[in-house]
Amino acid sequence: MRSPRDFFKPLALGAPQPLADIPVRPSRMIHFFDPSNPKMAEKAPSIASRVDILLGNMEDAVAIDNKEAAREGFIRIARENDFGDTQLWTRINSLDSPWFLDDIHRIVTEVGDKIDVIMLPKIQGAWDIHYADQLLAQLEARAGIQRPILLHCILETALGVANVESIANASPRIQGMSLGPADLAASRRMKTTRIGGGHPGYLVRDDPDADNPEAPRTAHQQDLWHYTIGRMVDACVSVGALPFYGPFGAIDDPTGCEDQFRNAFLMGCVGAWSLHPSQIDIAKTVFSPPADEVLWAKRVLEALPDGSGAVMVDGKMQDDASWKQCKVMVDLAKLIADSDPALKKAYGF
Ligand SMILES: CCC(=O)SCCNC(=O)CCNC(=O)[C@H](O)C(C)(C)COP(=O)(O)OP(=O)(O)OC[C@H]1O[C@@H](n2cnc3c(N)ncnc32)[C@H](O)[C@@H]1OP(=O)(O)O
Ligand SMILES: O=CC(=O)O
Ligand SMILES: [Mg+2]
Repeated sequence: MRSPRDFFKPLALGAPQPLADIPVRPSRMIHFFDPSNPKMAEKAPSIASRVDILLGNMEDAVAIDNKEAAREGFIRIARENDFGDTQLWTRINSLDSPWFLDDIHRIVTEVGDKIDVIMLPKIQGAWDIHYADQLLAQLEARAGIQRPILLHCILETALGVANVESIANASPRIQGMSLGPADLAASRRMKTTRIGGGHPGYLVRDDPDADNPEAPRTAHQQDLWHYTIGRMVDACVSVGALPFYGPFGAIDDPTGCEDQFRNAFLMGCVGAWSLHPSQIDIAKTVFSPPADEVLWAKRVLEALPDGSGAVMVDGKMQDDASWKQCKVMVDLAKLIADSDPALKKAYGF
């Protein structure tokens, strides 16, 4: 393990100083597009104006024959556009793929000053991060980049989940993680064929009625992803990084998508991936705190001005701990209100 004294020192001469704190910016959706697809590439600037994070994807969902076109397309889009407050990310190919080295080298040296975060797929353990961390420092130094590029890991292998805490602690570059339910299901040999979401077979059924054993019994579908999201949230938050839910593949099921996103939001995730323009507003709705909850949280903060003691608000006891919960809600609302006038009004700021 690296000495704690060295943790925030650059890993290459001339590389920028690592950040002590991960920047917290509106991050309700990471919108994926394929830069090798001319229609999607053309829409990038208009989509950027609707999303918190725009991500040019090079990995899965980009056909092998289009890998180089995706890389070139992304570099061109990054060079030609200034997306203002919208973060620009890329998901490069995995460390063991034939494209990784060119992806990271070309992107960092040619448009490294335009991107905020590189998403790394199929991260298995801290050793993957140590490799990418050092390589990035060398490339940043070569390109004269002033601001460190951050890393976002996809949690999508059984080994990655087993090592989630050490991955989170591996580098000050760790900006956050996303759950990758599709690759994770395959890696774990789960018997599902869906991308995220629930499964009608994963359920708990009420006991039989003792007086009427033949009566129909209600079954309750369970959340397949609860355990992994819980581990990911704790691993991320314990190092000041941000957890995200990943993809929901049923574009034709906005209700299921909203439910999956909301479970993640309630458990502590800050955002989710949007794969199709129709999922952008779902993420925006779910990951912006509801106005009634924000108004309530503001009342609790007002009732305990210094955040200590115990009082009743509308029949409910409030103390230091519920004050902190309310502060989380109000701080998020303020962050989002800064860039959303309609929500600013609804939140009463
Ligand atoms: C599961 C594991 C993972 O790794 S998930 C992450 C990787 N997957 C992706 O990035 C998928 C990204 N999305 C897509 O490729 C497409 O949305 C898919 C799902 C194939 C659907 O495309 P398509 O059949 O064209 O949809 P559509 O006809 O409803 O599209 C309407 C117009 O919108 C466009 N569009 C579509 N998706 C995006 C997008 N992600 N970003 C920007 N624009 C998008 C389409 O090109 C289409 O445009 P137009 O109206 O024809 O001009
Ligand atoms: O990359 C995402 C996944 O679900 O796999
Ligand atoms: Mg994946």
